[in-house]
Amino acid sequence: MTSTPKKLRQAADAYRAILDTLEEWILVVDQNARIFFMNRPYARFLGVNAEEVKGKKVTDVIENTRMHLVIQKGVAERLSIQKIRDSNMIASRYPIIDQGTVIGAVGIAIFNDTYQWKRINSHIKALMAEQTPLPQSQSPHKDSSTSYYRLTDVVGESKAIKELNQTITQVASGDVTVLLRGESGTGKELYAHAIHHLSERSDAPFIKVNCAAIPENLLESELFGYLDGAFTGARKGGKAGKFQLANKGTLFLDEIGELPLSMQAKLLRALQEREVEAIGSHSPTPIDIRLITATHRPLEDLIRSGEFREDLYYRINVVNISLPPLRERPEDIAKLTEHFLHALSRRTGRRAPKLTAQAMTALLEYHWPGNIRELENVLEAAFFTTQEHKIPLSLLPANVRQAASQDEFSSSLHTNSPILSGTLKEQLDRAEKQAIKQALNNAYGNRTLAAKQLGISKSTLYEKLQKHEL
Ligand SMILES: Nc1ncnc2c1ncn2[C@@H]1O[C@H](COP(=O)(O)OP(=O)(O)OP(=O)(O)O)[C@@H](O)[C@H]1O
Repeated sequence: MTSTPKKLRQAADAYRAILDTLEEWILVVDQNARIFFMNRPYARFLGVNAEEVKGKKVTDVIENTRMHLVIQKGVAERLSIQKIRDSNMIASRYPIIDQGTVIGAVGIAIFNDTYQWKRINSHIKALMAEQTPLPQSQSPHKDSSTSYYRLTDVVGESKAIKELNQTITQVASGDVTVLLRGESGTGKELYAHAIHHLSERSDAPFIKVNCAAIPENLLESELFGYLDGAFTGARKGGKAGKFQLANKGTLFLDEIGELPLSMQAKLLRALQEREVEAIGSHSPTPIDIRLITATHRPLEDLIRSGEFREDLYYRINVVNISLPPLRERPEDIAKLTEHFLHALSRRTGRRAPKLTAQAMTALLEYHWPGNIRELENVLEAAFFTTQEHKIPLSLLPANVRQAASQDEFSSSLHTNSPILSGTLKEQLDRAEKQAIKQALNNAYGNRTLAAKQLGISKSTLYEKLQKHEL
């Protein structure tokens, strides 16, 4: 025996090992449509032995196969759906042609089921958004029927945000109903947009309704619309409701906890029946929407106090995602600050300022009850009140400064405090700085008042603010 068969066997083994490593299912048949090769992942899924099926007719082993047809016709079929063991796989099949003759066919299942296809679709969209961010002029374009935020607009590198982004990408496809929970300003709306953008519905409308902002007597017509002449004062020609506007797309009900009980019953009916009835109409219209809701109030408490229906709660609480408050991820504050200051710079054409070390410390120590929106507002106010390229502590609101000074003060009570150490001049300097900060806090940032309280002139106060970088 020469060594060739051994070499061939080794080569065949190597190829088999490679093909068995792939997650995609691979099948090769000969010109008689008998199985020549099946990789192990495919065999595992079918519950057969890859070696034992060799030589069997493909039609006897695989339901709904089209491999024999590809051999007959000699034409490739790309990305077609094949139902197999209750899964819809997406497969491509190619004839193997040798010198003009079909000698077999190779099939590859690109996606093993439609769910996998949808998940990969969301994943690819997220990757593409990273590669091709919206031009600044377009981001965000606040049109009422499109989603203007993407996952790439989320700033933050904390573990909590990374995990959250992963969850969002996973749930985006597949139409699952999502309930976003989190304190005010934590980004619930931003994430609702991101889910829509990553879903298969991204080309259809994204419609937002703030349940807290619409008076109770208008809610029904806002949500379900009305027909011409449905009531006195109704607009001629009628009006489409948000449900109808969101058809084929996503309906985002913000502040769902604020929905009055009477509307909760109607909403539940619409969700259960998958149809809505405009006011004045007697024939319901079918609707096809993906529902995302958000709340900053614990719905469980509202159920206990009789303000929220338990059956509606179960209907909307399919996947529940909690957004972490900003104080639990202070490591994101610096990045968010930089992001907002750059956004302001782009908006105004002015160079983005930086914060002094004290101002940054105050941002890090503050508790942010209004979360990211509050941070955004604080920075915007500071940005527009100075032309300097450094934002000092004194330009931050009193409550934010207070957090920093309280912290500094409490730490000064400890024995190894820097305030009570060093030369007399250094200690006096620090005490002076502390007194000025306190006076500014008491005067809510008003420098004239603070100077008066300290018994010094305004110009002396300015000198000292500069000296202490406040
Ligand atoms: N991770 C983030 N990165 C960048 N910007 C963010 C982030 N999270 C929120 N924002 C911004 O903060 C502001 C508030 O976010 P959003 O409106 O989504 O919060 P919310 O939880 O829906 O608030 P509310 O409950 O008050 O409606 C928006 O301007 C949004 O763009």
